[in-house]
Amino acid sequence: MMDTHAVHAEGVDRSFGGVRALRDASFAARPGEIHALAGENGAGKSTMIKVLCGLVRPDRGTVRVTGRLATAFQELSLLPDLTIAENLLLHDPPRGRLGLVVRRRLVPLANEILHEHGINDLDPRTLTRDLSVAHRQVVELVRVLATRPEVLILDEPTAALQEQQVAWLAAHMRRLRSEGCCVVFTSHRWREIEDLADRVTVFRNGSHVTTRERLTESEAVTLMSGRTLTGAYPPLTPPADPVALEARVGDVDIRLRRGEILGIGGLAGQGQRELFLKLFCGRQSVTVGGTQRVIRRPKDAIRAGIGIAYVPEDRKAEGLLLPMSVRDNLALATLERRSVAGFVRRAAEHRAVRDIVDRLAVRTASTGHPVGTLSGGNQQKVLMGRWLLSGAEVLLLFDVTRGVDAATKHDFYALVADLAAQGRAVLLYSSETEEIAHLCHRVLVMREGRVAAELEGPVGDAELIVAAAMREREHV
Ligand SMILES: Nc1ncnc2c1ncn2[C@@H]1O[C@H](COP(=O)(O)OP(=O)(O)OP(=O)(O)O)[C@@H](O)[C@H]1O
Repeated sequence: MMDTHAVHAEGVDRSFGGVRALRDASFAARPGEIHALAGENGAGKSTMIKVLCGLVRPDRGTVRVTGRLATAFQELSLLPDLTIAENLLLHDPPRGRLGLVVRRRLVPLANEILHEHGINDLDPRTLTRDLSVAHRQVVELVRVLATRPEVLILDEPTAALQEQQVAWLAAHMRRLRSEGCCVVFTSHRWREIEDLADRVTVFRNGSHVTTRERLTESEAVTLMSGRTLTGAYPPLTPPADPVALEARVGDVDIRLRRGEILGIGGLAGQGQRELFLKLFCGRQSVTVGGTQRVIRRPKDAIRAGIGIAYVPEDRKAEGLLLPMSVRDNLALATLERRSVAGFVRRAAEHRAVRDIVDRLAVRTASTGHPVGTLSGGNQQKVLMGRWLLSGAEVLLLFDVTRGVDAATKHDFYALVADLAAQGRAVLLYSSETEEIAHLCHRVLVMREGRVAAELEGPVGDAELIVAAAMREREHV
């Protein structure tokens, strides 16, 4: 029988050192469909994508792709020292009659490409390194879309995007589908999968589990992890009275009680990131547990009992030391506390690290492995794990669940509620407003560096937070 698939992989095995990333894995998608590839962190999605586009050679199995293929990976491939225009046209620059590149045509041509894809707020002469991560991702996607692919494969394309950019990408994916393109993507946000995908394939432990047209989130989580989730968010324990943290950061007053989870909401990029960084290392005066302190650098914050789990916009660029082992990365925040006369107490450290690795189900063959070899989401868990080890009284959690699979997100919610119930104070920001709506006792909605509204929590409905952020916008 003729194979009508645009991409088709069968019986694929692939190991990296001792880790079996794919085992007898299969995947197939048709022309004219949007197909989501779902699975836990480390399930083998990125590896399958790399096998499909020929970047990784399978140890065994067959792979076939029919049509012009374009792919965008989790790691951005733009060259930082080139302009947007140079990056967009790197592989197909405008040439004159003698075949030489005509530089003066680069910018107008890049402008045309950007406009054609609905991007009007980027100057093609800008150096890529000067762009925000979200804009870099947009440029990367435009570059891929502009090749007019027949097969388009996107690995977590929305992880770095802001909400309106997600809608922009979704529109392009639908347009391509209507033109007969086969679109494959991965995401850890079920709402996106539900919204976009005609079919979903679930991977687990490097193998294909099922391919379906209809799947609910809880069915998917069970298929991905073998676990049944009860109730999406944990109940909150009312906070205690003593104030854990008081600070005035720019125009924002923070008063955080022990046991309180205070959400920082609002549209993306309204000063939330700056607020968190100031509290951790920004020449900031804070009162922790009644004692006034000046925070100049992370060390001061850690000493004062403030821990931060901060997931940068580009999670690979900052935050984790990729060549260092999982163990050393986890232990970093507490190195000082666990050292005696300059010697780190290795046994205590090993025990603590093992405990975190188990609790967050970090998939690594050994804690001695470099973090750089872990799947994207597992790297993120290591970032999360650091502050758990730190035992800090005040926890600053910035977008820690981005790129993390659903089951682990639920573990994380329970963990945060648990830590608060034990009296820790938590300041929480998430690019998924849902999480702020359900997980916080109180929410400060930020707009242009100020507090636009304060809502009692749990707010329950993310739309209420978005509405509060927009209402203020109409007033100004
Ligand atoms: N270059 C590599 N070297 C060593 N191990 C690797 C390499 N690439 C992938 N792996 C391992 O293979 C497994 C599958 O990883 P993969 O990146 O395919 O997962 P994923 O499903 O895309 O996860 P995520 O959702 O976290 O991105 C992981 O255990 C990972 O550590």
